[in-house]
Amino acid sequence: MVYQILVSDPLSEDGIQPLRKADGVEITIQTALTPEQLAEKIHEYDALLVRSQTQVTRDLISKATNLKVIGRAGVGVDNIDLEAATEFGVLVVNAPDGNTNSAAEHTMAMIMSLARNIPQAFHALKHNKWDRKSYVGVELKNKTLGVVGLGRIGAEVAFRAKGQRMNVKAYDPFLTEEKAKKMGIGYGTLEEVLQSADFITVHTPLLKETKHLINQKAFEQMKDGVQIVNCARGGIIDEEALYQAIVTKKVAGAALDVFEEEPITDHKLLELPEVIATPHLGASTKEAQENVAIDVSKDVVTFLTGGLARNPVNLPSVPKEVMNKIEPYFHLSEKLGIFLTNLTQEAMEEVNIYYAGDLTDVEVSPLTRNTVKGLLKRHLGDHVNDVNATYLAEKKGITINEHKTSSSKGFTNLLTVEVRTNLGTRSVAGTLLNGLGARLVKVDDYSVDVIPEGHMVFVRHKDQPGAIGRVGTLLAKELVNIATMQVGRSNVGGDAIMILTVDKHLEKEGLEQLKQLSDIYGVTAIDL
Ligand SMILES: NC(=O)c1ccc[n+]([C@@H]2O[C@H](COP(=O)([O-])OP(=O)(O)OC[C@H]3O[C@@H](n4cnc5c(N)ncnc54)[C@H](O)[C@@H]3O)[C@@H](O)[C@H]2O)c1
Ligand SMILES: O=C(O)[C@H](O)COP(=O)(O)O
Repeated sequence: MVYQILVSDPLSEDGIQPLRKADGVEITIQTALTPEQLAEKIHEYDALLVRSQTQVTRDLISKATNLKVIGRAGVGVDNIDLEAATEFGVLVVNAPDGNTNSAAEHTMAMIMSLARNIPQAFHALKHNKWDRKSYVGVELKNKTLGVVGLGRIGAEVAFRAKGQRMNVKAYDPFLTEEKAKKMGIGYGTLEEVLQSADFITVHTPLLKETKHLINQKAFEQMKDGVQIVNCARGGIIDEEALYQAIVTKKVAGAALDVFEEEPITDHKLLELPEVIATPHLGASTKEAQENVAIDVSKDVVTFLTGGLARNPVNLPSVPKEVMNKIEPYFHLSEKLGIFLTNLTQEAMEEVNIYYAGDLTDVEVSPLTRNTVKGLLKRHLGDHVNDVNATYLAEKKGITINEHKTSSSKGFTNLLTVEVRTNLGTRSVAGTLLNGLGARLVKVDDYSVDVIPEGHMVFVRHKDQPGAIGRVGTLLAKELVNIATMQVGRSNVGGDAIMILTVDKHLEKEGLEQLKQLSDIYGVTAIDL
């Protein structure tokens, strides 16, 4: 299998070497496609690599019938419809660390340029004007820098601003007073930061909650003559409110690397002498571009070849040590899901997954997703994967509950999956036996010992002499060879089950004949 990868934005050639060197992948670089051209050819690709230009819309994703992963060589994923990607089972990975340094340096360059009017003075000089009076600046020393969003870049900017002897005061919903103290910076609410800063720099992602975070009301709270920097995302600052704040002299200057609409060349903010700007250059350094392209290329290849991506955006990331512990259970968890879905004829309302023994002290959400994938696959096919399994279940109104329990019934580890429908509850449990692999150990209330593999026939019957023989004879007549058989009963003469593993899939006709045998209540063919 050769995976086809399309690179639709300019990526560092050195950075995509992991892709070039990987076996089984073929890269196409086409960075000048129109949205229509991209939509036309996207079905040919297994992976798409982008920066911030390519708009990965729901419409595009819906046409990407072979797409498995979208790699964003950078941080911001606001150009990718994450909900659509999740719904269509497409993993999104990004490169969150590779451009932090460059973005922080660019922010500092903007702050310094603002303080000393460097772009304006340079522009005048280029136009033959030796003007020293108009460009008197301010020092950064002892000024307060308000940092809104103290993540990777915000924290690097804070660190550098301290080097300029600025006082830093930050607001971030995850920032505590203690953490701020450790970093040697001040801590405040958004309002307090806005009220006390001489320079304000924003470093949040663009989200519903951060759209126009810096709006007219926010400008009103600021000091007169404040200077504003946005090297994060256009839209965090309300551009119209910023324009008004500058023309009314509330804001003395603004440095913008990003805009609500990009690319943009004729914007009324750009006409103001107080505004300096760059065309989204925060991450545009040789180093950052190489870093992000390497990170995202590695993740895309790892994921395509069955590994676990380091920087998933629409899946929680799982630390390697945790993954090492839970990886052996993946096979079992999916098989339990597939087995149980075959026993469940009615619509699932609730799924309870119980983890016991060794599984109680590790993060198990990847196993939960894998089990749910197994449960949904029978009706939704291969379209279900680890990315969209729980999303699709929720969309179908199925509640998924994860439980850790001390009741491991004597097994060192036990995974029990229970499905509730309007007719009652069905359940199946499995364990991983040291050196022997996975086993089904319980189906409903019956204890069994079955390898969850291959073709199976599950029979519910009355515990009567001859019932087992009649099933065996009929299967022999259908030329279906029985490999193993497990029986269980509630009490003598009561309800009983048989789980047969057989050498080939039992066809519908044979299944119907089995159902007609006396003392048989139900028969299900299960292919694991
Ligand atoms: N100009 C560029 O070329 C360039 C380069 C890299 C990153 N970026 C952008 O910079 C931004 C920050 O990137 P990062 O890597 O530091 O991200 P990050 O996720 O490390 O940090 C973002 C921080 O914002 C905080 N936050 C979220 N909502 C907030 C709110 N309402 N108020 C205050 N803080 C809030 C989060 O808690 C988090 O700590 C992103 O928008 C990213 O896309 C731009
Ligand atoms: O979010 C980011 O990583 C930056 O905005 C960089 O965007 P770019 O890859 O288009 O330069």
